[in-house]
Amino acid sequence: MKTVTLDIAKTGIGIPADMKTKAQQANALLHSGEGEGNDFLGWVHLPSSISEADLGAIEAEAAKLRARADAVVCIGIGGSYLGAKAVLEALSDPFKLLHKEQTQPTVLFAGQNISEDYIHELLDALKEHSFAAIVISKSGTTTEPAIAFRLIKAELERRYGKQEAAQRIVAVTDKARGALKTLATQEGYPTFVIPDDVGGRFSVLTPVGLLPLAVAGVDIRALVAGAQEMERATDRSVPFEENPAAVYAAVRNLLYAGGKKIEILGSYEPKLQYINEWWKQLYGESEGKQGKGIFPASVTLTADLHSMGQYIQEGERTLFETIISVEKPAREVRIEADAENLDGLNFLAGKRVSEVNRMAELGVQLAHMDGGVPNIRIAIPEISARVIGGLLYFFEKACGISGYLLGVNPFNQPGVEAYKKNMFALLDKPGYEEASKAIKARL
Ligand SMILES: O=P(O)(O)OC[C@H]1O[C@H](O)[C@H](O)[C@@H](O)[C@@H]1O
Repeated sequence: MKTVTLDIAKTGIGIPADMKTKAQQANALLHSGEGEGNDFLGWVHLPSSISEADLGAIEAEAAKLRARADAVVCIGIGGSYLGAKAVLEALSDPFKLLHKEQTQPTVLFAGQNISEDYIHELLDALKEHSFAAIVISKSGTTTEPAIAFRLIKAELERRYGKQEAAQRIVAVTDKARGALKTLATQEGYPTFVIPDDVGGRFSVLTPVGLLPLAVAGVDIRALVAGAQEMERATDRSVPFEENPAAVYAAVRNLLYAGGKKIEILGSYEPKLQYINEWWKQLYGESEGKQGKGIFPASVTLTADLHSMGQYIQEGERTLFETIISVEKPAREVRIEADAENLDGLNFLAGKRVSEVNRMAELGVQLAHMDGGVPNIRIAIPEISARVIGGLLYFFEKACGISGYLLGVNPFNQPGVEAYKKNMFALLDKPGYEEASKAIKARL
């Protein structure tokens, strides 16, 4: 069963031979390591290089946390947050917490904002549960997770004492650099390493994503297996037409060159909403530089048809749409007949809810196409760990190819430093004295 099937028929784009060649060359560059940003290509062969020992170590640590805690707080931001969050949402029952009996620990997130209310309410709720924490930061110096970790670490130490707290904290960070590594070594926290050559937004299949997911009870072996299949399916030896990552990268670059500056990723399954968020970081940080790049936006359907639908149908014609289309729902619900039929819905009686969802999807696709919004469909057979693993790697590979086609280094993010410098200057961080004076004068 293929995890991803790409359909570009509704884009109105034919891919010229020279674009096919360029996409193949871009893919080859990712494999040869001769392109820009080549010190960050560890993700290319990451799925196939995950060993039994790696998975075993992650599962063993996850089992320890699961035994100790019924809530586990994952602290991280950006690439150290979105992958785990995306997969967890995709594979979870959204109403899990309403069930009286909880069979898996609840995985929560912190450090992805600097909201005082958020952290207060989280710490408050944790008072009623035994808890543990996974602190994740590749650089080990990111402000948001560092603040959250300081507060959560203090709470754990108050609750359990320093020694037991050190058994309830796991660090995922660089092998040698950064404040988090120093802290983890000093406090004796179990630690997992984020490889040097895997950037944050490409790190979901390292312990960054796998450890929280294993804690939540996700089948990380199936996730990795799906990614391994996709690694093979998008290898540089695969002909262009058969490589969905190359085709997706090529078609979105052709659309961009034709004035479609905004790509809206959407799905008719609300569970995939955070896949959109993960994808936005992946593509936004990889391509948005040197005054170039498709702006990655997202919608959740059909909800957003009732808010953004008007704009997509008739607003500025700079959009194209990519829909992750799920072929088979995991559950079955049929619409019932109603004797009075006051709502006029008896024409749907006996149909599955998913049939209505499918017709909405097909109807919208044609309406948007007619309205000048080209449509790419990424069909996945179902929402399962294996399929999601394939989807993640598909997007990563396509992103690398796409960035090279666009002519940027897809593996850096120099632009994110600008706000940090201002923030530190405003907060009077030592070393920022001159900048502090200058920036305060501008307020
Ligand atoms: O994992 P960390 O080093 O804490 O980084 C977390 C995130 O923050 C940074 O500002 C980068 O823009 C992201 O690419 C990164 O994923």
